[in-house]
Amino acid sequence: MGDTIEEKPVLYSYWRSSCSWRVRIALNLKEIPYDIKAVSLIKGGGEQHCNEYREVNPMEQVPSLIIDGHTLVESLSIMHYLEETRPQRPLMPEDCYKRAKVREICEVISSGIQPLQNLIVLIYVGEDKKKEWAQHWIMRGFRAVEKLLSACAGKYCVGDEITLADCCLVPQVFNARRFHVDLRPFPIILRIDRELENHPAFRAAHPSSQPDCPPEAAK
Ligand SMILES: O=C(O)/C=C\C(=O)CC(=O)CC(=O)O
Repeated sequence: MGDTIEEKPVLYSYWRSSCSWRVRIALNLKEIPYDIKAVSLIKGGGEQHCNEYREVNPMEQVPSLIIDGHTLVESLSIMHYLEETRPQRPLMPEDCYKRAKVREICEVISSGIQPLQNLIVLIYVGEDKKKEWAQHWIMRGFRAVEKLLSACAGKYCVGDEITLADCCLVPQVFNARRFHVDLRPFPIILRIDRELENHPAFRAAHPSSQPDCPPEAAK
């Protein structure tokens, strides 16, 4: 990038945040080196709410990515920026229909499932109801994802290449397990998750591989 000194990107991330995890997968797949600044979503009511971090991300959420002298927020927007500026190892298909299918799956997960089982929502719903609530919304969304995948999945979510849809799916499956969702009605989702669980880029992005993963949760 011209004569400017390229700084290593910095990802504000939390080990168990599914949205941070999506971006970690994309960075790893594209082999972009990056540093992690851990933001604890639980310590002292959440470091994401402190004044300093609010300057980085006005939604007081992770992830945020400092890259190319810019501060970017929102995982999908970040992943598309990476795709557009770092074309190596494409994470979007060339075919327009397939691109639409990738965006569809990303959107169902990132708008239709994850925000409904996000930490701030579960705190609002309350301890007694939170498990049932999260299960309900994840199952509702996964019924749609499974149906969409039945039309477009190959080895992965859309065809036989890994795309941004896979970056969104795997962390959401982890959350489904965390809330004890019965995944048996979703055989395509389960197959793709199994296909990717040992992929090096996905393994390195896994919560248990993160510097801020508590020792008791590390594998
Ligand atoms: O350790 C915790 O319990 C706190 C936060 C999370 O898991 C992250 C989320 O808010 C859920 C998500 O990423 O979808």
